[in-house]
Amino acid sequence: MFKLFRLLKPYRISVAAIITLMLLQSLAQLYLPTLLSDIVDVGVLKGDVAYILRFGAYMLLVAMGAMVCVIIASYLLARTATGFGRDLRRKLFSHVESFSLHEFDKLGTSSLITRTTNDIAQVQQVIVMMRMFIGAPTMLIGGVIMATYKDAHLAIVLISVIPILVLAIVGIMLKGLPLFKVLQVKIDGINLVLREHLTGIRVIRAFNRSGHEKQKFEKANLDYTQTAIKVNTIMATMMPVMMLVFNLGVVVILWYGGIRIDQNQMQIGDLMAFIQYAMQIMFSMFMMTMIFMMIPRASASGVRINEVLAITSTIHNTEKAISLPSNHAAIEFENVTFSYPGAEQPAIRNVSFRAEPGEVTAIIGGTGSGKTTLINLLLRFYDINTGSIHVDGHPLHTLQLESLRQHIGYVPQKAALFSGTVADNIRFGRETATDEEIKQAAATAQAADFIAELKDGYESQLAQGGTNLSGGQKQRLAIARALARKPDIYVFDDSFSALDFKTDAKLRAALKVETEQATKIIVAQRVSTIMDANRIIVLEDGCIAGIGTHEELMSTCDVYQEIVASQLSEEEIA
Ligand SMILES: Nc1ncnc2c1ncn2[C@@H]1O[C@H](COP(=O)(O)OP(=O)(O)OP(=O)(O)O)[C@@H](O)[C@H]1O
Repeated sequence: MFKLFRLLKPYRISVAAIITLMLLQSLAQLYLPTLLSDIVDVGVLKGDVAYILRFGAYMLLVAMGAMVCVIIASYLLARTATGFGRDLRRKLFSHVESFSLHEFDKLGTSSLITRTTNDIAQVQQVIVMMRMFIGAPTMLIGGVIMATYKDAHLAIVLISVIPILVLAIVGIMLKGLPLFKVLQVKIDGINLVLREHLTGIRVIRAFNRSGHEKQKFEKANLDYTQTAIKVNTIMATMMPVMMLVFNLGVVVILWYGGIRIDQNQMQIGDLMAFIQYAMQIMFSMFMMTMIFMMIPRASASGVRINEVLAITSTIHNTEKAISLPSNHAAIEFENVTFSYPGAEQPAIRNVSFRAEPGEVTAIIGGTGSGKTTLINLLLRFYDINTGSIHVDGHPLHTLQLESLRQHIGYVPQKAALFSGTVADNIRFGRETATDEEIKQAAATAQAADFIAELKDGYESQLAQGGTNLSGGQKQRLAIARALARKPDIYVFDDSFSALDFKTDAKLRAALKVETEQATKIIVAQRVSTIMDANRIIVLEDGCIAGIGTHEELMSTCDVYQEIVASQLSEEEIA
C-alpha cells in the first residue's frame, strides 16, 4: 500500500503543511492543561482575578489557534485525499485500458471494477486519517512527558495503566481483525448475487425464478449481517473496556493525587492538568487503535490495486512500430495457430487466407469453430502463437495498435452501445463525423427509418447498453458506427444475425455501394448472407475446411454442402 503513496508527490507541499499544522495543534492541546493548572494554582488559590483573566484569554487564544490549525489541515487533507483518489483511479483506469483481452480474462471485469472503486476508496481513507497518524503519537508521547513533568510519582500510576489498556485493545483486535477480512469476502458474496440478479433479470423472470433468487440474496445478506453484528459487537466492547480501565486509572490518580496534595507535594491545578493529560493519552490510544484497525484492511486493498498495476499488457506497441498508411489494405493470414491462454486445444490451427481490398471475404462455420477468434487476432486483441498476419504487407506486430484499429470498422457479434444519444453512438466511430455523414451512415445501415420514429430522432437518449432498442436495431446502430468511421477494412462479426432476411438483403446491397473499395470480412451463420462473397472460408474445429466461391465450395467442400443443406431444409420446413 505504501508504494501507492508515491502518488502523493504532487501534493508534498500540502502534506508538509498538514504535518506542521497537526503538530502545532497537538502542541497547543498539550499546552492547555498547563495553562489551566497555572490559573488554578496561582489565580484561583491567591484570588488574583487579573491573573485569571489574563491566562484565561491566553487559553482562549491557544485553543482558537489549535482550531484554526485543524480547520486548515482538514481542508488541505480533504483536497489531498480526493486528489490522490482521483489520480489513482486515473492511473488504474489508463493502465487497464492498455490491457489485452487476455488480462481482462485473467482478472475478471467485476474484480477490476471493485478494485478501481471500493479498493481505492479504502486506501484513500488512510490519507483522510492522516491527521490521526500525526496527532495520536504526538499526543501520546507529549502527554506522557507533560504528565511526568507535572508529577513523576503520579505518572507511574498513569504509565502502569497504559500496558493494561494496550493489552485490552490488542486482545479485542485479535478477535475482531480476522472478522474484518471475512466481512469483505461476504460483501463480495452479496455483490455476486446482486450482479447476477440484475444482469440476468429477464431470464430470472421468464423462468419464474424470482423466489429462488430472493432466497439466494437473503442467504448472502443474512450471512453478511451476522458477521457484521459479530464484528461490531466485538469492536463495540472496545470503548467501554477502555473507559473502564481509564476511569479506574482516574480513581487511582485522584486517590493518590489527593494524598500527595495532602502532603503538600502537589498542587490542585497540577492534579487537574494531570487528569487532562491522562484523557489526552487515552484519546490518542483510541485513535491509534482506529489506525491499526484500518491499516490491515487498506493494505489488503493496496495489494489488490498493486496487483493490477504490476501487470504489463502482453500486447503493446514495439519501439519501432509504424503507423499504417491510409490505404486499401489486403489482409493475409499465413499458417496462423492460436490457443487461448490456459486452453488445452488451439482455437485456430494453420489458418491461411488472403482478403483483398474491394472484395468480400466471408467466414462461415459451426459454433465454436473459431470465427470470432480470427477476428480477435486481426484486431490484435490477442497475439498469435505461430504463423503471421500481414496487413498491407506489414506484419501485425510492427504496426501501432491505434493506427491498426483506426483502419478497421469493427461490428462485434454482440452490439455494444453506450449511454448517450443515437448520434453520439454513431459518432463514436469517428468523432469528427458531420451530421450529414451520421445520417448517411444510418441510412446505409438501414437504421434511418427506426431512428426517425424515435421520439427525439438522432437526439434520442439510449439507456445503458442500449436496452431500450431491439436486438436488430442495436445491430444496425453498431453497423452505422463502423460506417461513420469510413475505414479501409470492415469486420462484421455475425452482425446480420438479428436482421430479418429483407433488411439483411437491403443492408448488404447498400453496403456494397458504400464500402466498394474497402476490404470486407463478414462472419455469418446464414448462407444467404454470404453467398455472393468473392471468397468464402469454411471453418471447422479451428481449421480451414475449404476456401472458394459459393459455387466452388458447393462442388468441393463437404462441410459447406452440409451447412447449405441444413439451412435450406430448415427454410423449407419454415
Ligand atoms: N476468451 C476465451 N478463453 C478461452 N477460450 C475461448 C475464449 N473465447 C473462445 N474460446 C474458445 O475458442 C473456440 C472458438 O471460439 P470462437 O468464439 O472463435 O467461435 P465462433 O466460431 O465465433 O463461435 P460462435 O459462432 O458460437 O460465436 C471455442 O472452443 C471457445 O470455447
